[in-house]
Amino acid sequence: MAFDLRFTKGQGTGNDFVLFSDPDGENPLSPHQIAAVCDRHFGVGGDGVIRAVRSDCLDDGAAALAEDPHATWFMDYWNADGSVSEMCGNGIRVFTRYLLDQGLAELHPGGSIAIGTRAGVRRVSHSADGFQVDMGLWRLAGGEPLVRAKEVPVPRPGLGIDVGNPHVVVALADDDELAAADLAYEPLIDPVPPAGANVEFVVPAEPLVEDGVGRIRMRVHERGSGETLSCGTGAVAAALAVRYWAGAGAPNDWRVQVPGGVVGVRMFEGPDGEHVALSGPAELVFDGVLSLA
Ligand SMILES: N[C@@H](CCC[C@H](N)C(=O)O)C(=O)O
Repeated sequence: MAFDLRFTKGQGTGNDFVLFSDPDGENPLSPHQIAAVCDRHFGVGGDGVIRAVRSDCLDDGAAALAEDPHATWFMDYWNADGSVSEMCGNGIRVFTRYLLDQGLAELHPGGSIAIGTRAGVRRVSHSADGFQVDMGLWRLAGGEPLVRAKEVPVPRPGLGIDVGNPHVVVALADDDELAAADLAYEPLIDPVPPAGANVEFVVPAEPLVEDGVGRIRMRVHERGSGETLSCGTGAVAAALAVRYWAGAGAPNDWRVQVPGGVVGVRMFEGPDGEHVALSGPAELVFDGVLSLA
């Protein structure tokens, strides 16, 4: 039976999402429906779908509430192919703007909001410069898998980084190599990570550091969505990888240029170890109704 899906289209540096609200968690979409919504020819089109659900209506949400009772909303994130992901760095900024715009939530005193995700609770704040997300702790995923990408001459070693979701970051020689990589094809990772990975290809700017800020360019092939114009968690992983490769003295502030714009990444000491923050724009583009089978 067909039903009407009321949605809002949003984007952050060109990473685009279809958002809808299901406060009581009664109307989840199937993976097939999500793929249909994200289809750019037959659906709305998007890199992912984000469902706004009250945390107390989901098992994953209960874990978020146990971590922080203020995390009353849960970001239920799905990739364009209908697979689930733990976290989305651009999506959570757009999700926050959506909650505020719909009057579903308000910023807490101090100007921030706690959001439940499958990777744990993330705190988002808003200022004149856009939205900032404390992405929490990060870790090296271990190993240096080899990555083969179409039109990149030889396999390159990657660095596995987990920022709540899995990433493999690969350094390329220069902008020509970055432009030539054909990311319409999924890069092959050897050994294959157990849950797959988003793959970021990075090139340092010349000079790498300007006014204390590290600068890199990046393209990404997202797990479950293909090449996208931006990936927030990917930008965080890329900045962490380049800082790791650069060694002692490398900065903690980074500017990551992606095909869809620029995001900022900052590493800082938190109460439980080093955290990393992501900043960037978040826009709502249009509202609509889609009839779904
Ligand atoms: N575009 C997102 C990441 C979305 C999830 C990713 N494709 C995955 O499967 O982990 C971002 O901005 O972080």
